[in-house]
Amino acid sequence: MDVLVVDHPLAKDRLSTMRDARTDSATFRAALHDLTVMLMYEATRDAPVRTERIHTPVARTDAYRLANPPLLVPVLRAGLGMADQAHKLIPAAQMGFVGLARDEQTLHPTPYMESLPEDLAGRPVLVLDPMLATGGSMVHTIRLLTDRGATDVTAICALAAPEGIARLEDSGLPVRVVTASIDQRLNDSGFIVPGLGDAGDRQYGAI
Ligand SMILES: O=P(O)(O)OC[C@H]1O[C@H](OP(=O)(O)OP(=O)(O)O)[C@H](O)[C@@H]1O
Ligand SMILES: O=c1cc[nH]c(=O)[nH]1
Ligand SMILES: [Mg+2]
Repeated sequence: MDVLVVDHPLAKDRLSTMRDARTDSATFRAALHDLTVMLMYEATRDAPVRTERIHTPVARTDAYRLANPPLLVPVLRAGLGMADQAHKLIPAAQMGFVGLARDEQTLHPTPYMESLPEDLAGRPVLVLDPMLATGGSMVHTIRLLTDRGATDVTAICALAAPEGIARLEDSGLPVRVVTASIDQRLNDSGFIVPGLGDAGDRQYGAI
C-alpha cells in the first residue's frame, strides 16, 4: 500500500498547532483547513489532466483541467472540517457523506449516516478524515465505496497510527494514504499517541 507522509515545514507547523492542548476550537479548525490544502495538493499531484485551448489577453495557450474530478467523502463529524477546503480546491468535485461514531469501549465504528452515489466505477474517491487510529472507521468507509465499484481510493488524514496503516494494508482494499504524520502508537483507549486528542471534540465540542 502506498503511504505518503507530507512533512513540509508548513504542514508540520499546522499539525503542531492542532496537537497543542492549549489551542482553542476556532484555531484548531483554521489549522486543519490549512493542513487540508497541503494534503490535498500532494494527494492530487499525479491526477490526470485534460487540455483545452484558451486565449489569454495576449495569446492562445493550453489550459489544464482535472480530467476526472473525484468524489470527496468527509467522514462525519471530524472530516467535516476538511470538506470545504477540499471542495474549494476542486469545485467540480461531487461530495458524498458518511457518518460514523466510534464506540469508545469496543472501538468499533457505529454507522449513522450514508449518502453516496450508487455507481462509483471509474471515479477516484478522496476520503477526508483527520484521524486514522485503529483503522476501523476507514475500512468501513472504504468498503461502502468499493461495494459501489470504486477502485481508486485515497484516505487523506492529518494523523495516522501505525496500527491503522497496518489494518488498511491487511484489508487488501484499493487505498493509498496521504497523511502529515505517522505517530508512535495507540494507547489503551485507542487514542493516537502523541496525537491531538479527539478531532471531533477539538473542532465542535465534546459530545
Ligand atoms: O481509526 P478508528 O479507530 O476507527 O478511529 C478514527 C475515527 O475516530 C474519529 O471519529 P469519532 O468516531 O470520534 O467521531 P467524531 O468525528 O464524531 O468525533 C475520527 O474522526 C475517525 O473517524
Ligand atoms: O486519537 C484519536 C483516535 C480516534 N479518534 C480521534 O479523534 N482521535
Ligand atoms: Mg470523535
